[in-house]
Amino acid sequence: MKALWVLNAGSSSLKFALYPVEPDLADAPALAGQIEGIGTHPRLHARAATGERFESSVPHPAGNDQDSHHQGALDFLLDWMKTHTPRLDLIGVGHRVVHGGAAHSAPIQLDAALLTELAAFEPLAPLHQPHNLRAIRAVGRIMPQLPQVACFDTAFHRTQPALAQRFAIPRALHDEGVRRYGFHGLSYEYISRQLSAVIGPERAHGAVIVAHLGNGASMCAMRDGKSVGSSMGFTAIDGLMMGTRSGSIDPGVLLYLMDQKGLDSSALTRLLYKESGLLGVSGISADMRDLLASPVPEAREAIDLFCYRAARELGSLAAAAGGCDAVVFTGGIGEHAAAVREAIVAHSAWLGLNLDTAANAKDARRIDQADSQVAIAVIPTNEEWMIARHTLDLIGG
Ligand SMILES: Nc1ncnc2c1ncn2[C@@H]1O[C@H](COP(=O)(O)OP(=O)(O)O)[C@@H](O)[C@H]1O
Ligand SMILES: CC(=O)OP(=O)(O)O
Ligand SMILES: [Mg+2]
Repeated sequence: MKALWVLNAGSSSLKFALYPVEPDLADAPALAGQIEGIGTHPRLHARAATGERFESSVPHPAGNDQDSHHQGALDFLLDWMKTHTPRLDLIGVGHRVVHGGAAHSAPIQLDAALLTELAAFEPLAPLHQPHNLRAIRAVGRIMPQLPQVACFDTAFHRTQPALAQRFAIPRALHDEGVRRYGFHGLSYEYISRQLSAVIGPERAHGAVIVAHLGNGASMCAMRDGKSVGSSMGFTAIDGLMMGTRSGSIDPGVLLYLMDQKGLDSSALTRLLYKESGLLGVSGISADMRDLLASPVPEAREAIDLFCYRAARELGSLAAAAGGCDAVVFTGGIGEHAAAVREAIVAHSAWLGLNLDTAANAKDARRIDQADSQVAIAVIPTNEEWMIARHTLDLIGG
């Protein structure tokens, strides 16, 4: 079987999918899964198109640092793939690479020079970029002849107007790259391609706000299916409250923590990326499912703040899009947490959103009332398929 392999390396997970390409790219993968819990209790789960399920613990690496944990998971996965897909004719590997900087507005085939260029963005996406590049190098070592393609989270946002990409800081900093990039672009691109079918072509060409609410969460304002604004900026901390990330925060808080509390950059990084968000406010968990099931008031407050912040951002992005013809929910929370969607829509009633609560409770595709001025939809995202599509388009069948 001719196939493409997709790797999406995150902060604590390594997702993978195998897409048959005979004759063209299949809609569904032949095999897909992930190693979760990297750094704590790594386990591999996978599911084949035949229905067969796989589960395996991943041995702990020799070293105890983040790098060793991620390298260990990757080595295990590459070995596992070799034994579970022996008769495979791999024609290429597509990777999610979170940061492509200002220059890359499209996917690109990898080579040594590009890897060096992309390594310069590691400090801008410390939870993602180093792991993305490690996966590329590891595949390159084992299968040096195999074409590899980088698909950037930032690329979809390069259509944004110049103002949407600028901070109000001295020009020289903008010129050296301190600007708004935006992320989750592969997810938004996938959603953009589904819009017509779900909300109709007229609205799909209008002003659409897409909320990607997962462990990392952001929103994108689209006009004619293209990004015109995003809640995430220079890094993937900005904007919405997330599982463990703060989202937007008064920069004065950071100055206060540095000057008065003596926090240095690594302490601030830990605070803002790993100890804030749903976890920090609830004191219980970063996982929305745990919080929805908890009777503790702090869990309730964390969910309320998540929804309030999302609604504030939605209003801001409606201004960027010049209106709001449709709102689309996606990502683990956006696709499955009806109570969260309901609260965000309730805060946004002033924009003309009117929820069909019965459809919402069922995670239906369309969840707006017939008389709602604004269409409201739930569309499952598929970053892996989008990566496979780009990879095949670049390397050819
Ligand atoms: N049935 C569900 N109800 C509520 N939240 C859910 C449900 N399923 C998943 N989630 C939430 O989705 C989030 C993970 O989203 P996901 O998009 O899978 O994350 P990642 O960014 O790691 O890809 C978690 O907060 C999880 O609790
Ligand atoms: C960019 C980002 O936040 O990605 P994720 O949701 O995978 O953490
Ligand atoms: Mg994600």
